[in-house]
Amino acid sequence: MEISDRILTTCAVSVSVRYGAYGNSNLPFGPNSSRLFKASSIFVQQIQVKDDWKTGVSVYGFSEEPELSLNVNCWNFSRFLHVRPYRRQGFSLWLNKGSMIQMKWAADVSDFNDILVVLYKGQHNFATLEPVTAPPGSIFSSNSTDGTSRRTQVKYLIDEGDNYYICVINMKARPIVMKIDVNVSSTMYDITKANNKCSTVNGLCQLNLLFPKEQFLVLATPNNGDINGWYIELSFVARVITYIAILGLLVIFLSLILKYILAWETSRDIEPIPELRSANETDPLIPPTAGKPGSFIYGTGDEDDLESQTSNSSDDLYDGKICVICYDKQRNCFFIPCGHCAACYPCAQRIVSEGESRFCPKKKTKNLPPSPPSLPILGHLHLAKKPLYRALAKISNKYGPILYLRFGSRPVLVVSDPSAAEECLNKNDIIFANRPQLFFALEIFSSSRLQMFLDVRVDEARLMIKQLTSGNDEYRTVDLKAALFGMTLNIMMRMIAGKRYYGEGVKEVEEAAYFRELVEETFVLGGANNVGDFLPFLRWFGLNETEKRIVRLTKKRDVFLQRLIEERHKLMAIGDKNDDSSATEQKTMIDVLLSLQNDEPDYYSDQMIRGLGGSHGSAFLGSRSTLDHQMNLQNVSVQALLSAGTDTSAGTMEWAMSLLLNNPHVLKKAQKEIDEHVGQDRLVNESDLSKLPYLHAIILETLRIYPAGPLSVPHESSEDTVIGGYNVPRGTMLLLNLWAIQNDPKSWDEPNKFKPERFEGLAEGGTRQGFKLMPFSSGRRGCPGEGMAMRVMGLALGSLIQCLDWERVNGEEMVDMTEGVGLTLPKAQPLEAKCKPRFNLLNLLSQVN
Ligand code: HEM
Repeated sequence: MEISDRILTTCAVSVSVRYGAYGNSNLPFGPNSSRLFKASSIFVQQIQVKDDWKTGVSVYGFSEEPELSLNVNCWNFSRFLHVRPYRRQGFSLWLNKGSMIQMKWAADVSDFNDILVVLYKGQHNFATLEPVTAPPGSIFSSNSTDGTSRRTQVKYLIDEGDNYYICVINMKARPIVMKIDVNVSSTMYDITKANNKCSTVNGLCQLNLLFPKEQFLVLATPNNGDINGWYIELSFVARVITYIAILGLLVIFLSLILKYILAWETSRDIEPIPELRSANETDPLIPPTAGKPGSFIYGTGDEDDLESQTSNSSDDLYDGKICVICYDKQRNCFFIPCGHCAACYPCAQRIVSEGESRFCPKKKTKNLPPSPPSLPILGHLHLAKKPLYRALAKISNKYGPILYLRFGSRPVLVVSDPSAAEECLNKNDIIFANRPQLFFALEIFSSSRLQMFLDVRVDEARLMIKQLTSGNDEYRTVDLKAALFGMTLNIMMRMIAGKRYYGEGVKEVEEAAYFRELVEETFVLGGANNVGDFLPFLRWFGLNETEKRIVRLTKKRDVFLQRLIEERHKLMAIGDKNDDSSATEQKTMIDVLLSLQNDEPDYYSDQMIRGLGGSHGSAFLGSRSTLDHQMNLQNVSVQALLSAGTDTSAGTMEWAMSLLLNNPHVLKKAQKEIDEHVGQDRLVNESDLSKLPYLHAIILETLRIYPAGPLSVPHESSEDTVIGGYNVPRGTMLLLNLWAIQNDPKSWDEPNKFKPERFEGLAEGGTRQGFKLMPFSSGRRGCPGEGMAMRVMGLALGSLIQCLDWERVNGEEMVDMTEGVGLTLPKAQPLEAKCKPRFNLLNLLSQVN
């Protein structure tokens, strides 16, 4: 092996050991040595030579390989070697090809029996030394017959540049003293063409390699006559940027491979070919005989199971050999007499000993809904691309509207079909209502409470209009998203805690700023998906950065909400003491929760009112970023109300205004409707909404195309059930793909077109069209905020349409309708628009306070 190659090999290994360095090696030299190294300047940035004895080693850099010069340096040395019995002693030299070594030795011994003088080629490690065999005479021994010392002399021409080791081996039982004279004519590399040079006269020298050319280095030692002190430390400093680039390329390469594999996986047909299907461990040990379902059917409850041996694609899910009950451990228990291997030991034991069902659970995995091929551990997580509702709709198009997936260890049923949705939300409503009932939802969302907060909604809608119409009567650009979001948050916070934090007239300025900061941070974190939700084992490696930020944010939020609760506590106490009904006159939602706390302090603790500590910590205020967080809505809390109530309504209004700006004829028609039914002498009110069917249709059409809960909120089945003829095991998460149902060309004519007219005939005020349109979902888990959301949106949109004329910011250019990331279907680009007060309403608007 070439020396240079060897160095590079060493370097490549040691780079992983020490960051920044390309490798170290202690190299044997001799005086007057000249040694060549090859180093790629793409990988090596600098070479460092450390010479503690400051012998003045020179390092030369070349862009082309230097030649061995014909000039030779002649030098010699003599040594007395004292060699103990059965030991060896010697020294190393580096010699280039063409060098000549001449040795003489003499020993004061009576005979040379058992004394060897050896020249080895290679490293100075005796065990691996390779004696120089040619030419003969490389191993030299001398016998003495006359009892006097004898002299011996040899010459050796070096035919390959390498490290050479000269040593005396004493096999005698006593020590010997031997004198060795060595004469070396060493060939040296031609350094006249060197590009740069450095020297170790100060102990350390560094030579930068010129990128990308310089690749050859020569280390030359002076002749100081010392053959022992030539150990020099070499370090190669890596060019970090190269490694980063290689790493980047590697990542791209691997992701391309992964993408290719995934694309191939999804494009594969899911139906297994029965003839080729090899037996797996879930097959019965005793196969059924022809025409007979099987002879041993008693006790298993598996009669029908044995009958249906047709494999369902969902069985693929379990080819990972995971227990069909916990979806976690390996299956390793056989059920007798059917012989199925379907469960792990703890689950099998529970079934049998605790009498859970006593039947083989293999039955559960039969006749599951179709499912695309899955990956080990990940299940179908790799298919969960953003936006999730579109990705799931695409899979449903291929595999059917009732899908069975596995997100990590969690089984998921995805329904994208009105009749299957009806089965889930109607027939199986109780089974899929596996989130605690909102006991006080009736109280909080009751129509009397909604009526009580009417003035809050009217007030905030007016304040938004005032803010947008301030200034002169020319068109000006406004941040509509911010205006709508501020208004909705103000309504929610006034209802929840009696506070407003956005727009003009904010009282507690610092508190409001803090609240807005929390909301903004929530938005930043809101878009982040958290894989840890589905692959809990990842948490063994600790929380990731997003999770840590979420935990910090959750703590801040808890402190903030706790302060609000305590404030209301105090106010209520004062009210009680003074028997002053005005202090509790307009009860906020926190007040309602606190009065429930009086009756049931253990259940309605402060912690539960705040948001149960937000231990899932996925999101906060106005953002439902992960499915788990959506499940967290079960925590009936201030946090849940804010989450569910703000960006849903604000986002829908932002989409509605975007659609109106892109469809000015619809805007005009809506304006006309309001002018006709409300007039221009007063502002639109909530009680007018029932007379404005076209405005209502606009809101419905917006909710159809852009439902704020496109996948509803996950439900979970509390029992095994059947949907669309397929078995659905207990503990399956249900995702209703409302977006897919509401945008399905099979149910909707031109589903991508904004046509409010399609709802003009819908029964007054309704928000449902069977199970084809249900933006607020349905059944006992349906959105309890529907009534409030429809009022807020009707009033705010009605006011915006009545009071202002609207135009797109860039004239002819359409408003960008790209969907952003996040499970509440946000708009990717915040909506900006141009508006001015309507001429006929100027007088009226000047009176808005
Ligand atoms: C455009 C506005 C809104 C839309 C489209 C919407 C949609 C939804 C949907 C689809 C669900 C899931 C239902 C299910 O799981 O089957 C839901 C749940 C919920 N929504 Fe809304 N929502 C809106 C506004 C609101 C508002 C304003 C509030 C409160 C003030 C609210 C409070 C809730 C709550 C608390 C839940 C959870 C219900 C439960 O777990 O039983 N929503 N919403």
